[in-house]
Formats: sequence, C-alpha cells, structure tokens
Amino acid sequence: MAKGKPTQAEPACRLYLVTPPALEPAAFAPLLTEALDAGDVACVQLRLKDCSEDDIRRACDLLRPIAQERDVAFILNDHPRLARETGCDGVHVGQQDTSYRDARKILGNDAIVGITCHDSRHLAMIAGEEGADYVAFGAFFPTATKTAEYKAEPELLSWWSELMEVPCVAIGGITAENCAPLVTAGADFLAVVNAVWGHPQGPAAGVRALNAAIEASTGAALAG
Ligand SMILES: Cc1ncc(COP(=O)(O)OP(=O)(O)O)c(N)n1
Ligand SMILES: Cc1ncsc1CCOP(=O)(O)O
Ligand SMILES: [Mg+2]
Repeated sequence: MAKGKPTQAEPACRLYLVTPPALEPAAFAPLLTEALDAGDVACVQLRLKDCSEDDIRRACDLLRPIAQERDVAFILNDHPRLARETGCDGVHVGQQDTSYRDARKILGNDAIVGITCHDSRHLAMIAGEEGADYVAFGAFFPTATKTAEYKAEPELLSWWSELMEVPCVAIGGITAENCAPLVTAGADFLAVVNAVWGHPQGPAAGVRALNAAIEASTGAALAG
C-alpha cells in the first residue's frame, strides 16, 4: 500500500487482508504466503486480540518479511510502539486506541497510519485533516469476526471519494459475492478476514475470487 491514492498503474480498488484474531505464526506463515502469491494484495494487517506483546512481536518477526519481500505493506493493529519496534510499515488505530497524533509521533511521517471511522463523516473529516493515510468505514455487512456496533452504507464511500483525496477502506462482512456496490461506490481498499482465511478452498482461492469480483465491478463501473 503506497501512501496516497492508487496511481493509474494500480487498480482503483485493492485487497487489504486482515489476519484472523488468533493464530499460531508458524502454522499461519504458509497460508499467508499462499494468499499473497495468489494475486494482487496491497496490504496485510496483523490483528491479534488477547495476545501478549511478546506473542505479537514473534508474529511480526515471522510474518512481516513474507509481506514486505513481496512489496505488500505490513501494518500492525492497535500497537504503534510495537509497530515501530518490529519494523512494520504502519499501524491501524481505532477510536478507543492510541490517538492519531500520538501514533504519528511514535511512528514518524513516513509510516502509514490508518484510522477507524465507523459510519461517521465527522470522524473521517477529522482523521483526514489530521493527516491519516486512510480512513476505514464499516461494518458494511454482518460479520462474525468482530462485534460490529456500527453499520455503514455504500453512499458513505461515494461521498468521501468524491470529496477527498485520502483513500478509504471498506470493512465488515465483505465477500466476492457482495463487494460490487463498495467497489462501484469508490472504495480504494476492501479489508477482509473471513472471505480469505475462511474460504472453503483456502486463502489463495479467496484472494482470486475477490480480485476477480473487484475487476468485474471496476469494468462494469467504467462501462456504465
Ligand atoms: C482496516 C480496518 N478497519 C477497521 C478496523 C477496526 O479497528 P478498531 O475499531 O480499533 O477495532 P479492532 O480491530 O482493534 O478490534 C481495523 N482493525 N482495520
Ligand atoms: C476488524 C473489523 N472491524 C470492523 S468489522 C471487522 C472484521 C471484518 O472481518 P470479516 O471480513 O471477516 O467480516
Ligand atoms: Mg483497535
């Protein structure tokens, strides 16, 4: 994930993979490799919940090179200090986490800092003005991965992308079957957990299905 909007050489909407909330790094490494070798992925977010800092460090040390060797940005959820310490490309922080300002102070200007904005134009405007590298909206669809308290609509993506340069990420229950309205509305990135790691034919099939759906929706949007 380069900082800023995708260039003309890049697809208009790209995949943003978020890891399952619990994983065993050595067992997960081949799955991550399989997913990243299956097609275009802009970014991987390591999102481990209920883990010690040492567990997160160990996971970063093993998984970060797999992404970075493939020019895929590796972003850590929730922990800006650990992100800096372990050589991640950036951090994702939510409204209850470290503030944007502190995360930026910890990581410096070259790092990617993304912010959860739920379904809120107001939160997104603040994040954009403060200098966030992307704003994340969701949940767009029902999800079993996280208890989602907010429900976002595709119009939020079209409003944002028509008005703002800062890229927007859509998250929450996104699958190859339901993603078309989000792509058409202007999502720069689709963030997914279960559609890839829970795909019945494995993560490579998940990445291929999502990229095919993104391409089909982008083609349809250009034609229409
Ligand atoms: C890309 C992306 N968008 C939203 C979130 C959610 O962040 P947050 O609200 O801090 O919740 P947790 O993920 O920490 O449970 C995200 N992680 N990534
Ligand atoms: C982290 C997060 N934030 C809002 S929904 C969500 C989980 C998305 O996972 P899935 O793609 O499996 O619905
Ligand atoms: Mg968080």
